[in-house]
Amino acid sequence: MPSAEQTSWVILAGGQASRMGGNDKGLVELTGKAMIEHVIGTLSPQTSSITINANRNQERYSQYGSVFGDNIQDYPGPLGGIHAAIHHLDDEWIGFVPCDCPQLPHDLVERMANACSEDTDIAVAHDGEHIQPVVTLLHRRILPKLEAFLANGDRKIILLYRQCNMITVDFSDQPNAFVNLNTPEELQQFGQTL
Ligand SMILES: Nc1nc2c(ncn2[C@@H]2O[C@H](COP(=O)(O)OP(=O)(O)OP(=O)(O)O)[C@@H](O)[C@H]2O)c(=O)[nH]1
Ligand SMILES: [Mg+2]
Repeated sequence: MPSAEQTSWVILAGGQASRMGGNDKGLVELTGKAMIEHVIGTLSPQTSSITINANRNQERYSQYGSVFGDNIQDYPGPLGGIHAAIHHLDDEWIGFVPCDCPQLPHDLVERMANACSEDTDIAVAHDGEHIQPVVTLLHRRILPKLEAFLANGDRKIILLYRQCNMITVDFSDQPNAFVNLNTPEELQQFGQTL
């Protein structure tokens, strides 16, 4: 099982946010706070090791923690952030959450870590209906497979996961924890429920 000392968590904020009109999703405001602050608020009581993956507005993100960008250009998708994280961090295990999920589980880190055994490559959250491929805890040993996958021009995260020893972690008791705000309308509607 991954220990806290061997694990870092990364907030993925490196996407293009085209559905949000190109506004950096981690920095758009939800109830007067940047969206990433909601994510940090949930994650920081659970782990002392949080870094931020962002490709734009790195200076603004740096007020929330240490920031690193992708090393593959042209926005290859979340795998670009995962790839950069494995290169940037030396932890054995690295967890990921997206910057646009403002009410993640308060027991995410513990439940993801408890689910992993020595031979797990990737643990992925499951909300009872769908897997949540960017809410994941993975072992850095996937790097060669990830690099071969990207070099082949593949981008679809779940296809890589299927090549690895993947487990799913059941969060069906908290299906709303994975609410994902991709558009200004979703942001506004969700804000009204808070
Ligand atoms: N580092 C990195 N992260 C990405 C990339 N594309 C998406 N992500 C992250 O992956 C998570 C899920 O991304 P989406 O919400 O599907 O995509 P997005 O690019 O942010 O937004 P859209 O352009 O509207 O699809 C978010 O946390 C994004 O920040 C990328 O090319 N590089
Ligand atoms: Mg999204």
